[in-house]
Amino acid sequence: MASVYTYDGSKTLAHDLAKYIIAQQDNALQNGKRFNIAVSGGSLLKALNAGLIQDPELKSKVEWSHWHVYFCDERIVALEHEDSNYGAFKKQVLDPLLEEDGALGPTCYAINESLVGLSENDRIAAEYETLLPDHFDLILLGCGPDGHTCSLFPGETHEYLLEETQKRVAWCHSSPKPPSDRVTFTLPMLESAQALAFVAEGASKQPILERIIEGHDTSLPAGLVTENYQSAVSWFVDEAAVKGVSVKRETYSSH
Ligand SMILES: O=C1O[C@H](COP(=O)(O)O)[C@@H](O)[C@H](O)[C@H]1O
Repeated sequence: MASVYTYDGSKTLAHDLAKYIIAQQDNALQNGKRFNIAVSGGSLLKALNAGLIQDPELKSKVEWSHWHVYFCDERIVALEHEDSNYGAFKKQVLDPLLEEDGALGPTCYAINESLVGLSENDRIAAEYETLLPDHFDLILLGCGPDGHTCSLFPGETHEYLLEETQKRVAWCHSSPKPPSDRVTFTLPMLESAQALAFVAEGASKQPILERIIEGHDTSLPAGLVTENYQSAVSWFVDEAAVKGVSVKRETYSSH
């Protein structure tokens, strides 16, 4: 069963999320020299900034120079574009790290920007796949109010993404949330992860979390991932996102 950790506010959530990430990092570095992590875009990145960059107790425990950072999904736009997930990660994590004295940053793997705008979207996905490790130590996920995760969207139009069994990265076209063209991890990539953690905050996520956490709704991509990978999955949510949802209230620290 997936674990659901619930918090009163963003700060405590970000703190425990960072503790959880550092535990996965330490675990990976006990067995090797690198920590393979994939991150999503969206609201997750603020929590990473608060927990890994700003938190005075935890920031020194992050071994950035051993981190290899990949993107669970990416919008097919220039990396400097305001919609780029890499760009958003740079703003919330890489740029603030540059301000730290002597800090060595992570190694990041972005899409091949030179192919953006050339109708080479399948190639962008295929090239990105060649960069990926065999497995991830941790994949950090978001969940849209429609139940999408990565750029795996619910509904018939995007079923081809959930049905993909060979490609680990695929081109998502006609995304219902702009921009329209994206690349995304598929289920074969997600299933290789040692651990997967979702972050969802705010009342706008409540109806979908009710369907996922209480209703075990596998028609929603985030629900499917939760049900498929069970004990490898953790959810970090705030009270507003699970108001009225029948779920045992626990925190990661108390686990
Ligand atoms: O479009 C996207 O949305 C999801 C969810 O974002 P959120 O802001 O609602 O948390 C995100 O996980 C994904 O990476 C992004 O491309």
